[in-house]
Amino acid sequence: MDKLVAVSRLQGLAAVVVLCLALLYLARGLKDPLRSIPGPFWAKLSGAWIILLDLSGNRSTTIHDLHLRHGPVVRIAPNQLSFSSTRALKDIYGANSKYTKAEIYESLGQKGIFTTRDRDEYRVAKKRVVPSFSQASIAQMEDMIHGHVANLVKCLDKRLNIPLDVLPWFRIFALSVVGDGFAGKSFGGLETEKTPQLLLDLDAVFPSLWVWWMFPTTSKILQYAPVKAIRDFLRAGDDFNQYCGNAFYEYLLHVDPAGRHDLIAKMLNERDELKGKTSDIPRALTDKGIIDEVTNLVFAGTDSTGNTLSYLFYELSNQPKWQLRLREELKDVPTSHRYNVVAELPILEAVVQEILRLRPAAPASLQRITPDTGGVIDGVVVPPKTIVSCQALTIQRNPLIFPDPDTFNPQHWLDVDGPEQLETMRNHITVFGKGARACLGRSLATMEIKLATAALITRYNVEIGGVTTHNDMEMACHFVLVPKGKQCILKFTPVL
Ligand code: HEM
Repeated sequence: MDKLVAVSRLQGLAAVVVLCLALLYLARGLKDPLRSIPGPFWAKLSGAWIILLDLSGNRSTTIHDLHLRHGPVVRIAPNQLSFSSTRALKDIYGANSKYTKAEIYESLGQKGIFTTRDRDEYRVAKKRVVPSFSQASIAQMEDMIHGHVANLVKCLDKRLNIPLDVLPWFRIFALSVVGDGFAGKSFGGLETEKTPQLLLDLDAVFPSLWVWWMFPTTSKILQYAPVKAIRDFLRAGDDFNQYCGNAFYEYLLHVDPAGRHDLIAKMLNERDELKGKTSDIPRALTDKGIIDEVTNLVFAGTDSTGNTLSYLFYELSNQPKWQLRLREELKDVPTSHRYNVVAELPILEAVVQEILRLRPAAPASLQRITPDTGGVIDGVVVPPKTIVSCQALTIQRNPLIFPDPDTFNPQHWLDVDGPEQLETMRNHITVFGKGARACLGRSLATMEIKLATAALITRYNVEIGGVTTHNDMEMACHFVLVPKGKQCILKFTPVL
């Protein structure tokens, strides 16, 4: 009898607790300024929903489905909104926007141009880094890129007519370019035909940064955990930084920066000039500051370009007619493939634009924080400190702008009805971001992709090389777009 009374008391207590929680939720909901924005129930309730999506790699595709279902604004966490209109793009990322990069960027690697959030600090960093991305500087990299393309061709020539995982080869190619361009060395993978350790470690950097991103405080504590595997995992970002540090010290030993124009030489020269005038050298110009900047650039320019090339050749394998059209276009182009000629080829341009549209290397929400005064985005009143974003995956698949938006169809870019339509289409391309914080490496990446594509497609036919390839190439999003199967098995055969 006593037991029965105790059980029913417990049940009563539980009912009261549930009722209180429900009332609390209701009261909070009534005060919630974002309550009218559609979104999944769990996203309104807790941030755990979006964290789980992030960890699973399904963030972008799920948010895309939500926009298809609910329209141009959806709620993806208690304080996070995703928008999908070009009006919202302008409001959040446009000139003079007051929305700054969200806190999450500080977890995305060492302090540098990509991760800096503070406006004043960023202005100084940008002034220093931007000249390395000027048209003149990029043009100076052309011969270096041709050299790496030639090395890539040598590697592929030895692997013709067999199923080949092209993902590591395109990643090594991209790494070689940014390594040579910004770290003072290519890291050598194409010459040795072996994946450099740095690239193997980069595989761990993404999941590791992700955990730092999601659980910064826990990660700070766990990086000193007694379990080596946990320590190694959490320090993957630092290890990556260390490779760039080694490259920097090799540069100091072997290269005379005088008269050179690369970023390290420029930063060293700036430091030397300051040394004569002040003892107060800014952090960005210390050895650590320079290494961190180089790390940011190598990180930003490797998987983005490498994975885009893998998706490009995958899509060309699915649609051999575009290989034929490219080859036809390239047949009258001198085999030196100088960029001033290659850059202007319309079919190649259409193929590259289309892959960047359909398989954006950075498909995910580019998160910004709403200023203290709050804001209005695409007509929606947004409270201060709300995290807001647009994602390329959704904006670039707008069916009103790109008919049959989920299909690789370079014709989208060839059937343009005048400059107005082209401008509308370009306004819907956000693969390189928009506004003041848009990608600095855009021209470099485009040059790499075009030169590599021109060289390979004139030499090889490419076809699907494995039974799992289509499944492997499903999209996972870990800030950068990654094939779910972590491989891209194709087959290259010589063009006869
Ligand atoms: C297909 C290749 C690439 C894509 C799709 C891409 C995409 C992007 C995107 C979307 C952003 C903006 C991130 C944001 O607003 O949160 C960005 C920033 C950046 N990217 Fe790229 N990127 C590519 C290649 C490169 C390359 C080759 C470099 C050269 C090192 C590079 C350097 C940078 C830098 C420095 C930033 C930071 C700009 C700033 O905050 O001012 N990217 N990139």
